[in-house]
Amino acid sequence: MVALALADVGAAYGRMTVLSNVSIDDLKGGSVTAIIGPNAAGKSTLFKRIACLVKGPGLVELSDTDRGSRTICYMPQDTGANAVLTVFESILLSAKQGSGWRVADDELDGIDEILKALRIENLAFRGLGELSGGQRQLVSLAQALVRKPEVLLMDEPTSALDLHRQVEVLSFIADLARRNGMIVLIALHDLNHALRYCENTIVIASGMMAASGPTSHVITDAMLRDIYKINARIERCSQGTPMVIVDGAI
Ligand SMILES: Nc1ncnc2c1ncn2[C@@H]1O[C@H](COP(=O)(O)OP(=O)(O)OP(=O)(O)O)[C@@H](O)[C@H]1O
Repeated sequence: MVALALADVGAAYGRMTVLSNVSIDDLKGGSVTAIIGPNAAGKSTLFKRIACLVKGPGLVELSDTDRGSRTICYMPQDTGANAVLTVFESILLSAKQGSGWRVADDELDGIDEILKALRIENLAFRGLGELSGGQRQLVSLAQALVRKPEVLLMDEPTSALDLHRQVEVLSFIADLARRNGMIVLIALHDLNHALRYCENTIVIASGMMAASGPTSHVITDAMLRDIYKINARIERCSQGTPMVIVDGAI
């Protein structure tokens, strides 16, 4: 099963260092980890560094992978819409990235399955340019999943989705990770989603790793005060799920 470890990873844009000394012990296939932290902390940059889209010091180590670095798929926060392509074509193009152009029947079936699983099969032949923000985000998720990555880096994948879709997509991804032995890292601003769907959480603040570990140990009143500058409590709801109750900004 694939495993991912980071050793003293950093990243820079030109001469400006925006991320330093991020170290993570083996993340194992089947695990879902939240990456949280304030705006501009370096969460997207960490993903780009893991996906080799920006340079920096340190080591990103993948072990027991079937496909080497090609197994890492980064789903960015902003997805540019190429208005010329239909939804189906864009997903097919993503599936064929880095491989030959011959399309097998089972690949077409795979696209159908993903469209159905995300309940967007009705969009298959719509142009990307005609979609709503939420629809575009679901298509971008389909483009990532069709590549069957062993490591999936998702940058705020539910930011444009309604509440029903957020819950549906995050449950689906968590389930898929477990079934397929995929490592999933999700950058999230909604900490209740981290508490509900992610067994581990990493906090990035001012370009450094401020905390990491089991989500319930990391998302605490003290962390919310120190990192997010809010007074808040973690309380269990009547069904036992921990939730962030915000009292106000400090
Ligand atoms: N292409 C770039 N060139 C120069 N600086 C950049 C670039 N992309 C990001 N930065 C800077 O790097 C820092 C970290 O940005 P990053 O996008 O990683 O933050 P983030 O934690 O994902 O933020 P958010 O929660 O707001 O999405 C910020 O100061 C940002 O301005």
